[in-house]
Amino acid sequence: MFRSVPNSFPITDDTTVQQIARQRPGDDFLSAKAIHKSFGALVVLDNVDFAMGVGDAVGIVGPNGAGKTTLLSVLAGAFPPNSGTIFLDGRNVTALTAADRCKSGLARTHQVPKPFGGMTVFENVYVAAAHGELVNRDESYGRVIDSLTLCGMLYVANRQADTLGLLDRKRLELARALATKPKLMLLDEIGGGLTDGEASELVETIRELRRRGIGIVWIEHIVHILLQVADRLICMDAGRIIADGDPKAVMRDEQVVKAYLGRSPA
Ligand SMILES: Nc1ncnc2c1ncn2[C@@H]1O[C@H](COP(=O)(O)OP(=O)(O)OP(=O)(O)O)[C@@H](O)[C@H]1O
Repeated sequence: MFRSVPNSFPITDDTTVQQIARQRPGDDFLSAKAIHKSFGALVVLDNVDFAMGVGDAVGIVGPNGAGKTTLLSVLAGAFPPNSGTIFLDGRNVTALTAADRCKSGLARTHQVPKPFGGMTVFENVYVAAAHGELVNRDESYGRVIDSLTLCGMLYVANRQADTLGLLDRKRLELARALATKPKLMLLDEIGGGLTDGEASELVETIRELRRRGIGIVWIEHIVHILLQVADRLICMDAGRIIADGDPKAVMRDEQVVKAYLGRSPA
């Protein structure tokens, strides 16, 4: 059983964003403790702690190279951390593969969509449905239809994936992740490369995911789009979380303005 986690926290002048994050109550659906990740001599994640409740919507921002995608990859199980522990739904999953974590309700989309190009949209989503939580064929089929409908892709279900434009490729990423019946989706720059109008369409889909109770962790450079969904914002810089809390407060945070926006606060 999970306790719900409040969506926002009051900010007072003398309370820092970091302090608010430490006060966050509730049981965690996903938590990572003391995560360290290096590529050779390059330290990319430096003692990162992260936790969220089921149904939360967490945005992640930060300058290029801050370690955002690496954090998502470590959470998803794409590769292991050098040290640290990851818990999913109360279970230590640090040594589990991405496929096993997916079966426990954790799905991930990639910055650059990677569909099976020679397969149709339907087939791509079916493969995902069949590889998520164990299901029979009829249920997988139903999930594919539901995912394609929600992501506005039913009309291109029989198109070969490598003929799709960027927006449809992004939608297909979402549909494939959704078909695994996730409790939590990790989205990596799903709005990247899209026009504002196209990104807004995706926002509507992501909002529907939230209405279904699916938790969201979303890395995005298009901040105003992200803020339409996120009720908590994290800013990373140089492998560390430098601010975590109410989105508006995080965007005003002195360290964030300096690191992410490249100037001192007004
Ligand atoms: N597989 C890898 N091997 C070596 N270095 C890597 C690898 N993956 C990432 N890096 C390096 O780790 C650092 C952090 O990369 P990461 O992609 O996590 O940053 P990011 O915050 O997501 O950046 P962006 O916003 O540009 O996507 C960068 O310096 C990157 O070059």
